[in-house]
Amino acid sequence: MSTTNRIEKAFANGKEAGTSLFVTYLCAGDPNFDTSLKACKAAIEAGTDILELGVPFSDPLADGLTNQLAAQRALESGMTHEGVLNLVREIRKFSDVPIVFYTYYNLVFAHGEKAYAKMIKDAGVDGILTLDLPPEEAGTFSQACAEVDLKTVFIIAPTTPKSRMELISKATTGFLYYVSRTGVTGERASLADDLKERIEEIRSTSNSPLVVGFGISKPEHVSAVAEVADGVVVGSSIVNCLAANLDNHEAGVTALRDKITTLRSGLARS
Ligand SMILES: O=P(O)(O)OC[C@@H](O)[C@@H](O)c1c[nH]c2ccccc12
Repeated sequence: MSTTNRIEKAFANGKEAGTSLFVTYLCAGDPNFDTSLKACKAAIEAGTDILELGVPFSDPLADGLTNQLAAQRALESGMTHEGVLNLVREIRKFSDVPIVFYTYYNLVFAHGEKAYAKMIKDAGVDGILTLDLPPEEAGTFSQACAEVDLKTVFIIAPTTPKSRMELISKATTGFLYYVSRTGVTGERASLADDLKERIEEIRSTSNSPLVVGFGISKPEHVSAVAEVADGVVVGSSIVNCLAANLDNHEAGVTALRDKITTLRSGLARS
């Protein structure tokens, strides 16, 4: 395919500028379609380099309370898979930000792998993390993604042995997502002590861009992660801005914008 995938371009730009990318996670449709669209717009305006959009799902994996409640709000407001695609189509009217779907294999399976990959790519999605699809089982779906230039993202956990890292990195065409802590998503007071060592280990097995997430909730965390990774993912700390303002959605979007601006300041080189 002749056009460069937006994800590839973003990491190339980051590399050239010598900076890590700021990756924002939001649950699509939280707390409802209109506010979610405004939240995405604010996130992009505040400097989001890659937007991770969670497809709300009734039985999430690895999500802490903040993300679980966000998915629940989205589903209760009537968000559907078609609604998530419409959200992407709306974002594409004003932005070229790379978008990565966080989704589950039964949604893929229900549509058929090829049809699903094409459908989301056509809507404007650039990459996909299928949370419950292990790389060992991903062969045919990865092929379907490659055919439409939809990048694949896979997760490496603190418990992943080195032998498995190679397999995971082979299956990855977009970027690797290193989960910096065991347990579930959510704000934390501090980062894992062994982050640097683990990143070095991953780098020794893979050339894929590497982002780090889980528990990052302060500009100091962003700075520390940006030293060693190509991208810094923040979810719960941003999602919580919407959750804390459910009686005033506009205030929630403003809080979210301010939060990203503050966290992103951690990327500045000293
Ligand atoms: O919320 P945190 O701790 O800032 O972490 C990012 C995370 O929310 C996001 O990347 C994510 C949402 N759902 C997931 C499921 C698995 C892995 C990662 C995720």
